[in-house]
Amino acid sequence: MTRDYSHFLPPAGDGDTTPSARSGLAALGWQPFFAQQIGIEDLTKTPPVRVVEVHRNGLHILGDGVDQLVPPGPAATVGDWLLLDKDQPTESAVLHRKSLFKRRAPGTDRRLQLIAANVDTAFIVTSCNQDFNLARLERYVALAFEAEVTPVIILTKSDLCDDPSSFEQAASTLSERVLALSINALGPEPRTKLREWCKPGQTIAFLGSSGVGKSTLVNALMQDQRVETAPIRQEDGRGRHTTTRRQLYFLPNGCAILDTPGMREIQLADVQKGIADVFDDLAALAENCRFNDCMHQTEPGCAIQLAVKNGDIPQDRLRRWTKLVAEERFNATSLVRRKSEGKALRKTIRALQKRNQK
Ligand SMILES: Nc1nc2c(ncn2[C@@H]2O[C@H](COP(=O)(O)OP(=O)(O)OP(=O)(O)O)[C@@H](O)[C@H]2O)c(=O)[nH]1
Ligand SMILES: [Zn+2]
Repeated sequence: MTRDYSHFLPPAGDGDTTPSARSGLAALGWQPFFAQQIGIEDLTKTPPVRVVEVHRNGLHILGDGVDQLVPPGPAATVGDWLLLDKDQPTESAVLHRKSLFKRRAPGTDRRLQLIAANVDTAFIVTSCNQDFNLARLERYVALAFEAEVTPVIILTKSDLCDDPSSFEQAASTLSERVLALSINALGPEPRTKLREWCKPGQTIAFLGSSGVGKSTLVNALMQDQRVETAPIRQEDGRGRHTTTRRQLYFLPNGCAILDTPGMREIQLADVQKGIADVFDDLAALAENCRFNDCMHQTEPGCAIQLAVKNGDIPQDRLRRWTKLVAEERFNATSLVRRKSEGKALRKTIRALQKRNQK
């Protein structure tokens, strides 16, 4: 069966336009979604600018003829669009976001931290080797769905593997809505295989464990310019690796890459919707369970257990779902409750897993 992947791709745009032919804003990732939020007069009075870097002492913004630092004030993160208030920059309004990665701060108050805004595509990177782990991929995909970002699974090191298609196949069982493709990140493949998502005006991000090839992919996309040649640098002139934590930089063709280590630390807090999206087949089945509060364990009339029994749903998949849901609930609870629930949760997960294994 040939799958139709066209709906995975971003809308066809002016992909062949060279950066120089695009207006300053378009080259920064300005899209109709943002344009429709403002009036013509706003464009001159409060010009749109994009946050390309978050510093301790403010936000580095770029716009049409704008390149400056806004002191801390706007509740914004890298990737955000602001309407720049020239007189009082700290009062600049933040435009509604197309997407947002966020996480709960570690520590006692567990505040919500904004990680990255307005990413169009999240490349979830793993390799055709022992790094491949469906449960981990599911987490990343749930995070992307929650953030309203399109996930694409990239399986690197296809050149070191006898049968990359088996990895592709395994990854595509994860969700009907996610495309998985294997790639040799060292060769020319990144530029051809990822082209659809890396068009000018698009913003992409890479997620995945250490060593899976994220930097290699970025460098392949950068062509001759290394990552270090990113146009935005701090005054001390050192490269991004030593000085910055969250940064948006641009491929030669004008596609923006959002690079933030914070993404790797995102936990599964507040991602009910994302999990439901990854497991939408199970959620749909659950509608047919006899009891509204069915836990899909031993209840009579459980549609999910029936599907597992009939071989329609792999037992493993049900187990991963149960675990993710439990973990998400756990992360979403307050710290005070967390402490007492920690033990109980581990017990519950163990009990559920045991039962599911039967
Ligand atoms: N043969 C082969 N090697 C690869 C491929 N992708 C990455 N590598 C190698 O794997 C190693 C790790 O790649 P990186 O790009 O540094 O991995 P990363 O995900 O950026 O790792 P962190 O920076 O630690 O997060 C490097 O030695 C790469 O050359 C691939 O597709 N094929
Ligand atoms: Zn059930």
